[in-house]
Amino acid sequence: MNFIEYPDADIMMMDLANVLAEDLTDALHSKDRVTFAVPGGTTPGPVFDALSAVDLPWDRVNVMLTDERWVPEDHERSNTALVKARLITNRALGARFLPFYAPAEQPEEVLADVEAALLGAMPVDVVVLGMGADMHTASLFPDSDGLENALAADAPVLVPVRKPDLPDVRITLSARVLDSALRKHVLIKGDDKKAALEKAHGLSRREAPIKAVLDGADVHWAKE
Ligand SMILES: O=C1O[C@H](COP(=O)(O)O)[C@@H](O)[C@H](O)[C@H]1O
Repeated sequence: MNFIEYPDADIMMMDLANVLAEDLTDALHSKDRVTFAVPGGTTPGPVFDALSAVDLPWDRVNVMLTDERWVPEDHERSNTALVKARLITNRALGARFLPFYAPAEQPEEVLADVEAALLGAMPVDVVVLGMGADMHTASLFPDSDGLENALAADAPVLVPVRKPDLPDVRITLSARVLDSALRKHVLIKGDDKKAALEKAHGLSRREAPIKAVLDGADVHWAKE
């Protein structure tokens, strides 16, 4: 893991957008289409804004989330809504979005079809991950139902995850898929997340799922 500290979050977001543009450009030199996986949540919006303004051959880029809440796109907690509003817009409008959510009460009802639509977009070339202060990344939550399956060496591409204190069922790329991305970036902000990352080093992947993706990752951090 390579820890990069920035003077402030604005600089971090701009710098990371530039790095991602370079990573995507590099990947596009050797492949017709590349796959870019991005987090939802409250942190990555400014990176999406900056990256969507970059002139890239976006029509050759697949965009998918690292994880999604099992809610339709017009729901306030939809990660898809964030990505469509802030990343797949402006110059990036031509990127192809690969959804994890499909209309069904529970993910298991449609999982096989959703996963089949992703297989041609594997492996992930470039991934950005977030992390919560509880050391979860994507929707790999400590003590969640589904975590064991999501951490397995032979895990499927997508795994449903449930936890009593989460308002929605989650669907997440498995640790195997996230960790095997060619370029990995973790984007975090604040002292609480820095402390959580330090704590994670002494814990197991079950206790601190972020550990499952840290090998070879660049961790981008700003205090505020
Ligand atoms: O639930 C989620 O949380 C993480 C971290 O989100 P943040 O709001 O603390 O930045 C995020 O990376 C993940 O995609 C999201 O679904």
